[in-house]
Amino acid sequence: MSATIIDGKAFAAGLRARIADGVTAFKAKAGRAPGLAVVLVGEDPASNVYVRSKGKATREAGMESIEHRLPADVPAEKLLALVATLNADPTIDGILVQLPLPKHIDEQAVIAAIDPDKDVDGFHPINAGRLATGLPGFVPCTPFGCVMLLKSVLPTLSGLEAVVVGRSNIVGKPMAQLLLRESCTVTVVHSRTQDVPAHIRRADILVAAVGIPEMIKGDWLKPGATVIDVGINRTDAGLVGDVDFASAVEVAGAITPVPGGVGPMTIACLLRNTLVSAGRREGIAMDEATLDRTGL
Ligand SMILES: Nc1nc(=O)c2c([nH]1)NC[C@@H]1CN(c3ccc(C(=O)N[C@@H](CCC(=O)O)C(=O)O)cc3)C=[N+]21
Repeated sequence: MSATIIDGKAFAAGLRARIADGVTAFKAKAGRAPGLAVVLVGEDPASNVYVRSKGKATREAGMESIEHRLPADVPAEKLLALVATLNADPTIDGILVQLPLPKHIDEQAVIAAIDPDKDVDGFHPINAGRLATGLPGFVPCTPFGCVMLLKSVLPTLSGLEAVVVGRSNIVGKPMAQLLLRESCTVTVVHSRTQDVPAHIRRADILVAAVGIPEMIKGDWLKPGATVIDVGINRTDAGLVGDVDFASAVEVAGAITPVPGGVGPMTIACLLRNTLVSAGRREGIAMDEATLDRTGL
C-alpha cells in the first residue's frame, strides 16, 4: 500500500490566499501594508535564490518587502546597527536575518539584537522561552508549518508517539516543544543516540531534520506512520530529503515529498507571522484561528 502524499505546496498556497485576505483587511484599518525586512549578508547562491522567492511571495501577499544586502566582509557592528534601525522603524513588522552568517559574525548576538516582537523567525531566546512556557510569541516557521501539515492529515495529535530526528535551535528543539504543546509523547534523537532505528520504529509521527540525504529507510518506520521530511539536500541526483522516499512511501500512512512538502510551508508561515506581528503592533485583531485553519 502506498502512502498519502502530503501536498505542502498546495497547502501553502491556501494559507497564502488566507494571508492575502488578512493583509487586505489590515491595510483598510491601518492605512499601510505589513512590512517584512530581509537581511542577506554575502553572496551565497542558495541564499540568494531563497531570499528572492521570499520577496516575491511577500509582495504577492500584498505586503511590503524590504531587502538589505550587505557584503560578506561587513563588520558585525554594521549589521547590528542595521538591525537597530529596523527595530526602530515603525513601518517594519518583521525582521529576518538570513542564516547562516559569515564566520566572523556571532549569530546568537545578531538574533538577540532583533526586537523579539519583530522576530518573525521565532529564533530570539525570548521567543524560544515563550514557546517553552506556553506564552504567546513567534514560533519558528518550519516547525510551525510541520504542525499544520500534521493536522491536515491527522484528526488529533494528542497521545501520539512523536520522534524528532535532529536537535537544532531552528527546527528540532522548537519542533519538540510544539509537539509537546499538542500533547504528543516526544522523543528527540540525534547524532549521539544509541540505536536510532529502534526509536523511529515506535513513532506514529516522525519529523526528520538532520540534513543527511535519505538517511531514514522505509523498513525503520512503523507501518502507517505520518512522516514529515524537513531535509533539503542537494545531491548529484537532485534535491532529496532526509528520508528515503522510495522505500518510505511503501510503509508510511502519509508522507511529505521533497521538494513540495515542508519548504513552501516555511515561506507561508513567515508571511503569516509577519501579518500577525503587524496586527499586534497596530492593535488590529487578526483572526489567527482562520489564518491557521488546517482543513481536517
Ligand atoms: N533566518 C532564516 N530563516 C529561515 O527560514 C531560513 C534561513 N534563515 N536560512 C535558510 C533556510 C532555508 N529555508 C527554506 C525555506 C523554503 C524553502 C523552499 O521553499 N523550498 C522549496 C523549493 C526547494 C528548491 O527547489 O530549492 C521546496 O522544498 O519545495 C527552502 C528552504 C529557510 N531558511
